[in-house]
Amino acid sequence: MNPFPAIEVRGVSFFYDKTPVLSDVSFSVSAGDFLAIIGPNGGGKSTLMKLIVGLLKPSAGDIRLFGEKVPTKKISVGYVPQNTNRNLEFPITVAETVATGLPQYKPNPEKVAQALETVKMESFANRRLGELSGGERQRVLIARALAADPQILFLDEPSSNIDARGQEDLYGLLAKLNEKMTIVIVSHDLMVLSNHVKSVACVNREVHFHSGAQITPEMVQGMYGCEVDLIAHGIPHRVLGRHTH
Ligand SMILES: Nc1ncnc2c1ncn2[C@@H]1O[C@H](COP(=O)(O)OP(=O)(O)OP(=O)(O)O)[C@@H](O)[C@H]1O
Repeated sequence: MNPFPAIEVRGVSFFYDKTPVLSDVSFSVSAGDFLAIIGPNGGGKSTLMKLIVGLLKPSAGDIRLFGEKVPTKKISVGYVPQNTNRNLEFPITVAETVATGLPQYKPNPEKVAQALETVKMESFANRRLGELSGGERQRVLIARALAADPQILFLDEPSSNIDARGQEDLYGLLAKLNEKMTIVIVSHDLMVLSNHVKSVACVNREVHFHSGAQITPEMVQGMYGCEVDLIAHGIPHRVLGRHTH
């Protein structure tokens, strides 16, 4: 077993041009964790995720995945980006979409079929991606990320455009995947998240990491500057805080 944390972020700062987005961020995530990155619009959540997967380079500091400095080819990472509604006119099938996630694009129809089966989309293999609903497309994009056998799966706002039932299905799928891999998810969906995740990182220029966390009113207040009514759905319902204004 790898003795290193799945993710280690040390003293990371990031600027877009001269605009500071993240300042001196440090935290680590254990293997097998299910981390939610939450925070207000523009707080730096997507930027943090792009830094961790190696799509952006920190202005300062150091990021490691299982002890390997990012970007690294030694650790297999799955990334499901935000905004998956682009290029829907492009005539690509579901199976072809998933195949683009295979390592070095080496053809592997069994792996594609297996990934589609995992997300329960095998019967859609020959359909065009553009014909699918938002929730179905989201599953295909998760299958695409799974085709690389990732050790860590990153998802940026996977439940936007998905109805309540679809969200429950999605989180059920992620819980199952979490038995085998570390999961990191960016979401605004505090209520759904609080039933599923194991730790929470609140991002608003700085990052506050809470291990084994429930999403508490204090965390939300510290992050958004106002208290909100948080109700964690599921059984039993948990009322986590009250609005004061
Ligand atoms: N490519 C870019 N060039 C310049 N500034 C950017 C770029 N991408 C994001 N930003 C800025 O960086 C800040 C953080 O953006 P980021 O997308 O990380 O926030 P976020 O927390 O994911 O927001 P949201 O919840 O709205 O998706 C924002 O102020 C945004 O305008």
